Amino acid sequence: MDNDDVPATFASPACFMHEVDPAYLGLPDRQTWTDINRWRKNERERLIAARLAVPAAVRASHGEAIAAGVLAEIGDVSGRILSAYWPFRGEPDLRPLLDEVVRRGGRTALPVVVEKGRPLEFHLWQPGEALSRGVWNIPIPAEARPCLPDIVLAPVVGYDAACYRLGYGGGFFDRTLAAMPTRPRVIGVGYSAARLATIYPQPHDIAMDIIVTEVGIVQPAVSTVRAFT
Ligand SMILES: Nc1nc2c(c(=O)[nH]1)N(C=O)[C@@H](CNc1ccc(C(=O)N[C@@H](CCC(=O)O)C(=O)O)cc1)CN2
Ligand SMILES: Nc1ncnc2c1ncn2[C@@H]1O[C@H](COP(=O)(O)OP(=O)(O)OP(=O)(O)O)[C@@H](O)[C@H]1O
Repeated sequence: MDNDDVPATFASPACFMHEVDPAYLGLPDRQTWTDINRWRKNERERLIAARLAVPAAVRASHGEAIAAGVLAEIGDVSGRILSAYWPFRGEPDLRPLLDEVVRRGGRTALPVVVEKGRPLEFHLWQPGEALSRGVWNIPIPAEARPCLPDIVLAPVVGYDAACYRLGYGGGFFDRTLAAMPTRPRVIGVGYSAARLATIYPQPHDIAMDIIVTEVGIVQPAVSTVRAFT
């Protein structure tokens, strides 16, 4: 059938939300976002300083507990790819976990900053293989073998009960998860002291599936359905 002479219609009505006072929608306005970004910057600095002030031996034992928690969560990793990270600024050191994943028949990868403002890439790497220096001098695999991990460990600077993550402010993980063809399982990892009441999630923020700390697992609250009366 030829529909050329049928007047064009939109699939859905045009959205006028941008004309509505943000306060009416319960959304923060521009000034509030500016305040939130300033607050986030302060919180990042406070939380990084606080974890660096914790004795290295305590951080190391927390790292072991977090690694054990992650291993229990991921279950059978054989044939799967787990992306971890090269720790800096007091992040939990989960490098021994990579050995264990390889021992169990899994493959491991590290995140690579290709360019600021662009999604990360994940390159296969396992302990013992050569590294080189990437952007901000972060160690990255010397040989570039890009992959799509099944599980991504995302180190948190801060986190909240809804499993939103505060990182270093580059927006890398959010951009990367938004761009991936299939969403991996995303596990935030950090110290329990990094908990915040809320990170004031912005529209681009993507919640982690769970957060593993040295004291246990944080899961977004399970929603309950109230029966009709
Ligand atoms: N260990 C580890 N590796 C990782 C991450 C991570 O969170 N931890 N990333 C997770 O994303 C990516 C790197 N993300 C980073 C984001 C910002 C800065 C940083 O130093 N930013 C500057 C400000 C830069 C700017 O404003 O342009 C700073 O904080 O001084 C460093 C790493 C990939 N590798
Ligand atoms: N999907 C996206 N598309 C475009 N810009 C994005 C996206 N995600 C985040 N950004 C931008 O990145 C900036 C930093 O975001 P945010 O404060 O959430 O970083 P972060 O999660 O703490 O950082 P990181 O993941 O690098 O550790 C923000 O200005 C945001 O607008």
